[in-house]
Amino acid sequence: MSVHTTAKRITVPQLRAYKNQKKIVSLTSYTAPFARVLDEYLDMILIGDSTAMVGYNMENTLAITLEQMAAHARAVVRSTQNVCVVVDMPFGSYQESPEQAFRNAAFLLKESGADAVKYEGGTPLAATTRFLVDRGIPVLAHIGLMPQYLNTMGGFKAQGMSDEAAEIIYQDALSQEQAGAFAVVIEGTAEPLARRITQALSIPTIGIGASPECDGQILVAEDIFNLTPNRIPKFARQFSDVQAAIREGVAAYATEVREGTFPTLDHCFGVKKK
Ligand SMILES: Nc1nc(=O)c2c([nH]1)NC[C@@H]1CN(c3ccc(C(=O)N[C@@H](CCC(=O)O)C(=O)O)cc3)CN21
Ligand SMILES: CC(C)C(=O)C(=O)O
Ligand SMILES: [Mg+2]
Repeated sequence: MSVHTTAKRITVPQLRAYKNQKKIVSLTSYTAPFARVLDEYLDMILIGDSTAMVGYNMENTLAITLEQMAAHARAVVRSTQNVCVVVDMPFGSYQESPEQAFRNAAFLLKESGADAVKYEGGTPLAATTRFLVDRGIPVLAHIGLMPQYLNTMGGFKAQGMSDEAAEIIYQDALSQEQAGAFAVVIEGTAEPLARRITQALSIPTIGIGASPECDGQILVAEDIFNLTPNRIPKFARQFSDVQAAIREGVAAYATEVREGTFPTLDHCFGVKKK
């Protein structure tokens, strides 16, 4: 059953006001069929650059383009009416300068109608966040495990495990809040660190492999439906088996076509009724 009573999209300021009030429930979605269903249950949908891996079977997230992200975001916006829609900025589309980030964020929002952008980076990207927010583009920050930095981080590894590393990530969170981010995604960090950040910030934290104490949670939708091409991360859990449902349907279809029991004349045109 839908948690939404009226069909009015949750705004960025409304999401921000969830802090200490209610949990932000969020998943990724890249296409219309998923987005249409998820829209009835969630507060926020992210068009994640993880679609590179989950939707295109790429090795990592680096190669997905701005145009691809815009097209996926447009499909999700067209298919939803309740959720706040946030779109990931792909690798190389924002790191160069605040001006580059603004130009590409504006492109994404204009092409798609999404509500906000997200990108990976803490203190080094704080000036970019201030630049965008001052010019009308809401920013969801993303700190901790940042998949676009895998070549400098040496892979998808949990972050903030030492006191020194934790302190840097804690500062990343404060910097992004100070710069005007409306919320911050904390991915793949030591749990006590995510808890401490959540307590320190006045904006919501949205955890993925972070802490149950975060103000919200996000996962890759395919991971919870058993539709991921590869192994799901430790922090995900399978909540239903959509792959099994698809197998059942496709097996039945294949059998009936091979046996000639589908289609029947009921599915054909120009057949004289008896
Ligand atoms: N299907 C999918 N789900 C995700 O959550 C996801 C993606 N893909 N692709 C983009 C990023 C990459 N993410 C990942 C992917 C793998 C691990 C992983 O395997 N982590 C190890 C522990 C790493 C360590 O600390 O050594 C694990 O056991 O889960 C973590 C985050 C999260 N994002
Ligand atoms: C998992 C979330 C936080 C993400 O950035 C993505 O899916 O790309
Ligand atoms: Mg992402």
